[in-house]
Amino acid sequence: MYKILTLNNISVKGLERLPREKYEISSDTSSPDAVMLRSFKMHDMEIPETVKAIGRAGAGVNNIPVDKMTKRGVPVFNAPGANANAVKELVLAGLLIATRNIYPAMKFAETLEGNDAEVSTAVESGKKNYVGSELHSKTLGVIGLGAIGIRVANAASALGMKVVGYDPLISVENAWKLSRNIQQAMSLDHLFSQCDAISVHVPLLDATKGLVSKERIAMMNDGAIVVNLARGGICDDDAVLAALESGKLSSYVIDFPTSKLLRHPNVIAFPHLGASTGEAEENCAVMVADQVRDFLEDGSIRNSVNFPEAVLPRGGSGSRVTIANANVPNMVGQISAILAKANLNIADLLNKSRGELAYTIIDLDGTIEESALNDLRGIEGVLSVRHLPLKK
Ligand SMILES: NC(=O)c1ccc[n+]([C@@H]2O[C@H](COP(=O)([O-])OP(=O)(O)OC[C@H]3O[C@@H](n4cnc5c(N)ncnc54)[C@H](O)[C@@H]3O)[C@@H](O)[C@H]2O)c1
Ligand SMILES: O=C(O)CC[C@@H](O)C(=O)O
Repeated sequence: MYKILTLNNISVKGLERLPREKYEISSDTSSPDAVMLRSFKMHDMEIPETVKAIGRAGAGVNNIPVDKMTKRGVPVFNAPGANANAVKELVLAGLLIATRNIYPAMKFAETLEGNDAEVSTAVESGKKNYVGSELHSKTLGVIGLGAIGIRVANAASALGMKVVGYDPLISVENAWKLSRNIQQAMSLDHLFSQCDAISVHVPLLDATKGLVSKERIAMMNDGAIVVNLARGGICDDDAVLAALESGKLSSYVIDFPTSKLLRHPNVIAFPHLGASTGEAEENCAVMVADQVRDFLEDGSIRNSVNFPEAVLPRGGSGSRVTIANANVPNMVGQISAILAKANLNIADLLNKSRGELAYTIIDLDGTIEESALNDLRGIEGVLSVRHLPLKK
């Protein structure tokens, strides 16, 4: 029986991928094999030594101590792209709410009283206060052209916006998906200096903290809009507030409000709602549950943020052993020597590396004894060793 600790609500459709006869799922288990979560902040949590995998039902992993888990040889999985459409739609909503003054106009409409004729008169005289502008022909800068950024860029282009994108690390796959109408910005300054609006879609990293700065906001067109549905901290909120006061910015659309942002008339704050659709919650939970299950049962690695991709169909007539270790010379040599000493034949072997970490899946003819597993654990640089008996 595998034990799964859930730290947030995970869509039932995802949990159904973990059959009850093999999986015990609980929000208070003490010695879990894996943890599944959404935005729960794990940094201050004591993570039990029994944890072999962490599954983030979403994209961002800044709430998880990924480096600490890497040092323990524990993979962290996420669900790339699974909530991207939901975020894209909320970005478009944010831009439209901002440009068409939808929120204050609705508040005004709520105040109207009287009979139909009186309401109609008030509507026609009041609407001049909420005249907006159109997105068509305006320039949007999209920073980060990953799963969400490319969808936002393509959708904004389809609405008739001019779109400029910036992502020095764009993947070849994502570059193929970008509409040919999207212009490439050569630098962030190049992007900011052309834009009526920008939308950020980068992870929160040291390199992206404060990326939307006072200096860059000053380069934008007057009355510009900043949209941040990525993470708090990517925009310098003080600089944004000062720019709202001066009129340099007309609106700030933010999914991560702080006390100083709340109730500012030009801040359009959502309560971290980007991925909150039934569809996105289900997509994320299903994707991550499948990945965690494949890892626990077969040692397969798909969509990990700290481990290399590693999928090996089951072979051999005995045990499967998986080993995470420092990516240094002669690891496979030392592992093979221990297996040979234990008189075990290697039927199949996959060895992959990613940065400073390497991961090996070995299928054996025969069953490995605990003493040989302990010898593997004793190799300098080995971070974790798992024994996955033959599947019934
Ligand atoms: N509000 C929400 O509910 C919500 C939902 C999903 C994701 N997010 C946030 O959005 C972020 C992006 O999500 P995604 O699914 O598009 O991720 P992704 O990994 O598909 O894309 C991120 C992109 O950012 C690029 N990038 C990284 N550093 C950069 C830099 N310094 N400058 C420019 N580009 C850079 C990468 O190359 C990549 O293409 C997540 O990390 C998460 O923080 C928020
Ligand atoms: O789980 C959520 O509701 C938010 C997820 C989102 O922030 C993400 O990074 O995918």
